[in-house]
Amino acid sequence: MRIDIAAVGRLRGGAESDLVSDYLDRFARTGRPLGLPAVNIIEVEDKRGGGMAAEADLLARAIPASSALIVMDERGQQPTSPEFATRIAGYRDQARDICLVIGGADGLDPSIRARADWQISFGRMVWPHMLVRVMLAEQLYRAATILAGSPYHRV
Ligand SMILES: C[S@@+](CC[C@H](N)C(=O)[O-])C[C@H]1O[C@@H](n2cnc3c(N)ncnc32)[C@H](O)[C@@H]1O
Repeated sequence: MRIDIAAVGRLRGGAESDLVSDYLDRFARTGRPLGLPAVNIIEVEDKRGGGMAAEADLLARAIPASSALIVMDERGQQPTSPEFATRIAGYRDQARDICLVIGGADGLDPSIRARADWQISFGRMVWPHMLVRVMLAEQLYRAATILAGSPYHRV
């Protein structure tokens, strides 16, 4: 199994970058005994001002063809953390690769959203894409702790 986060924009250090690294390190440590691989981050950036269409083109080339496509979008489903964990475990059990996609400031092109196997929302409010990266890294770590039966997720 392979887990990628494909994101528009580059995190060049700073608070969000530190948090993403910390949660993904924790995910790697907790997930390893569960058969979950470390998360690979793929960043794409369009420097020519081509907007969502150009970003969609870059994302389409970066997303591994065989991966289940999980798109982060405020219009998506709102799973609980245990439901998210169960779904991640299901992909692992099917030996299915997954790619979680986060859009840029303008959002994700409809062509990417249309291809998604699952669209996940962190609520109907719009969050900055760098914070969504932090929140997604935390939810992956939380999912690993739920699957491991550790007390981090207390509800
Ligand atoms: C600043 S938002 C873009 C908002 C844009 N107006 C739109 O219509 O998508 C950047 C990215 O962060 C993610 N995002 C923002 N808010 C989100 C939420 N509530 N749930 C899930 N993902 C979110 C999405 O991947 C989005 O493409």
